[in-house]
Amino acid sequence: MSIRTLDDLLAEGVSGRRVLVRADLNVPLDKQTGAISDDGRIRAVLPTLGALVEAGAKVVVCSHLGRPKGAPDPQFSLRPVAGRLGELLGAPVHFATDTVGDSARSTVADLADGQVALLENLRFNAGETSKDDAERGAFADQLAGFGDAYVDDAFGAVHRKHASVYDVPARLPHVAGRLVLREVEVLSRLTGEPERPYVVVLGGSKVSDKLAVIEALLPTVDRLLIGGGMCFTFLKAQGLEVGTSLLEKDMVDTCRNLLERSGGKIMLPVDIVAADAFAPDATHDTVRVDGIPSHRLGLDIGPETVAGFAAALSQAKTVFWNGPMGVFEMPAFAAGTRGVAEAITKADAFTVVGGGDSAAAVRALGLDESSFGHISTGGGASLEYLEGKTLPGIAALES
Ligand SMILES: Nc1ncnc2c1ncn2[C@@H]1O[C@H](COP(=O)(O)OP(=O)(O)O)[C@@H](O)[C@H]1O
Ligand SMILES: O=C(OP(=O)(O)O)[C@H](O)COP(=O)(O)O
Repeated sequence: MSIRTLDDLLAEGVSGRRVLVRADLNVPLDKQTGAISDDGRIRAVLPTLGALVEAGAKVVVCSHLGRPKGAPDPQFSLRPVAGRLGELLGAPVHFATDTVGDSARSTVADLADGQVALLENLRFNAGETSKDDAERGAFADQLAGFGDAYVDDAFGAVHRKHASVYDVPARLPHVAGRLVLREVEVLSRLTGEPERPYVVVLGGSKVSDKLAVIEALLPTVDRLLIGGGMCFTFLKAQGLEVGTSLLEKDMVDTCRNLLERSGGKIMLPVDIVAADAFAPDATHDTVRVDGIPSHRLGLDIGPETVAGFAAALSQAKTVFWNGPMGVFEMPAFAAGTRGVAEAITKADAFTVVGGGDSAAAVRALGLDESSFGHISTGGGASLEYLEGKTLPGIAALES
């Protein structure tokens, strides 16, 4: 990989230069209060931002948060993130209330050397995620106008062909930040010859994103343990009823096909915690997978499943885990994620956790982060990297 790095840029000297940094500050927010519930992704970019501040750059940070639909949406404002970033950096972060408008222009123009600005959510602009090259390009032109150089430190978004990730580096001298480099370095250990057995654990809620990944990973892995929201599409493919659980109907046939071709590598839950509502205080019971009541939804894997997954993990020499096993944010449905996470920490293996929510789960459950080999900030990004796909954000840095 011939990618220029932050150190190359620092060696050229950045004092007084405007450096546009794409970060992934897509942090989980508390559904009730809107407060940041885990600041891991903000902390993860501090090494890059700190180095630029110290070198006297005018640092312009941009990021997405959530999935707003190309227009401003207050619930996805990055303002709280600017506050937290300022606390962690120990200096105020100047917040622009738009991304490329008047506020952004004046905020960037007023920056002194060594100061940091954060632009409002990139996805408040349709150009950021547009499939139309010209529309994305026009937005990228505006963004690129805020920098003399570009640093990509948004590992969690390198799999997105979005303006800030893919098109801006074509317009500015570009380098990889410290986080992107470290992530690629660690994950490349899993794409070469991973020590076997190699066990991958998948869960979470971004079902269709991850089903595609399973296809690519099947030949490489020894076991694939599936829990979380995605297991119900597989259970349905086995002919079971899943009540009102998360279900990707269009993917049932794909799952059936995957199961048929998996050579027994795929392990699915045998029991499920089924609740009468998606709520912390919902009435719930553990049921067998062939007994999920029609009016209930599965919000966690059951204890027998945890025991089976733990047994498979105890044999592993390499483990990659993406996606919580249940709705761990609600204590009643956190046991599956906790059980699997603890089993991973006990395995005598090189262990990697990937994904914003999976990393947040590790911290929320009070698990010792140092008992994992690596905690990646990107879920989809790390999965696509493991698939061996060319990631748009990485390709853009190489060119
Ligand atoms: N059975 C389930 N039903 C609905 N949502 C679930 C279920 N299991 C897990 N989740 C949710 O999945 C979310 C994380 O999914 P995802 O974004 O795919 O993970 P990551 O960010 O680690 O890649 C969590 O907020 C969790 O509550
Ligand atoms: O949270 C993210 O991905 P992840 O949930 O796969 O870790 C990244 O910020 C990318 O967000 P996106 O999946 O809305 O493009």
